[in-house]
Amino acid sequence: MSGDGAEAVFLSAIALTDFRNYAQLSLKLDRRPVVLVGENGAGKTNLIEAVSLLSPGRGLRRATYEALARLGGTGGWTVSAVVQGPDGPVRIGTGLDPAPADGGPATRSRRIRIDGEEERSSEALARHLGVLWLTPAMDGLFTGPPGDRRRFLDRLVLAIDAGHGQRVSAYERALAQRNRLIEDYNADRRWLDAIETQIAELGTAIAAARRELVGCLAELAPEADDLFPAAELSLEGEIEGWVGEMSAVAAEDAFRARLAEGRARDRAAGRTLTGPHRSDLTVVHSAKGMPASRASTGEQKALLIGLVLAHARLVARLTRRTPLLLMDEVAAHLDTRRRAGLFARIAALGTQAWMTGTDAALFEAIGDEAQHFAVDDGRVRPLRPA
Ligand SMILES: Nc1ncnc2c1ncn2[C@@H]1O[C@H](COP(=O)(O)OP(=O)(O)OP(=O)(O)O)[C@@H](O)[C@H]1O
Repeated sequence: MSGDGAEAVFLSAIALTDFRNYAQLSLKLDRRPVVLVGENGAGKTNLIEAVSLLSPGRGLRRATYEALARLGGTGGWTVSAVVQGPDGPVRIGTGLDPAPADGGPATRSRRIRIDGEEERSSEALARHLGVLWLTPAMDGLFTGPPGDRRRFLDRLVLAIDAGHGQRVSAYERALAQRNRLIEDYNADRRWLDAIETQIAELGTAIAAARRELVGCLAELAPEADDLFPAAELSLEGEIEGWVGEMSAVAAEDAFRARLAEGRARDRAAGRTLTGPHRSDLTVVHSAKGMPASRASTGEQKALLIGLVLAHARLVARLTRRTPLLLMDEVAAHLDTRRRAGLFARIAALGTQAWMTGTDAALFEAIGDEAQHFAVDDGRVRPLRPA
């Protein structure tokens, strides 16, 4: 059990075929954090990307499923793992079938298997495993475009509400349909009304789920210190504001009315100007009362780590299971004190954190509290006895 009363969930085995630079990999693991050390291009990120695909969505690089297939392979790939948790061992897997010889359809969907049974949706994976991550690509989160922060936020929501991903995709599809319809002066008004009703329903649900997540994170007893300072989050968005002020039904009605009255304006703009697809997440360094976007590079990294650790605690508390935490090249950016602090936080969470780095010395301080592996050209071997 972790400090948050969650049961430990971890991978006891993982196997890959034809995934990125791995022709074949089969790895046995125990419950401890996993350290992957290797040179640039060895396959460290590829391996944690494989782990990230054991959750709903497109994984930590948001790659297309075709791009994951090993060059020179069959065009297909598989990732499977044994999850140990309160339900006992569960074998979960995902993959893409080999490309058909005739070229076949351009986009193929990935398969999901749980204990040998085919599942229709990747949401099923979330019943057994939660996977969170922090990658170098997220370094510019506070200064980058709002779209990146929305995606980050929606990923945080997805970890506690598996239906959120489908909701966001359906909303985006409906928006694209509305944008096409408002351009067409001959479009059927009833059809447009129906699409806007759908947008209002989905958009209000998205805004409410985001608001709830931000509220839950704020309620967590602060565990922040000078190593990983606390971040204050707030949502900037009309619909997110409404769901805080009125009932969901009233917010939905207000959103639908706003869409209907905004048709001419949106036609002129060529896009829908109201809705949670326009919201932003504001992050403030609590102790300094300073917007995260104005913090130093190191401060931003520490804030982001603090945020991801707080989220991991929240997921553990709400799902009663520890999520896996994938941290790509995190240790390299931290000074010795912060690195030790990170390892201590991971130990307190009781999570099987996967950490990568190019230098084994970065992981000296975690010692035998982790299992260490060397990654070299798509091969992985244990670095020290368990
Ligand atoms: N579909 C693919 N087929 C074969 N090789 C691939 C495929 N996709 C990526 N690679 C290769 O996999 C290698 C390892 O990439 P990865 O990102 O895992 O490296 P890394 O160990 O994390 O390195 P770094 O320390 O530089 O981040 C790269 O050389 C990349 O070109």
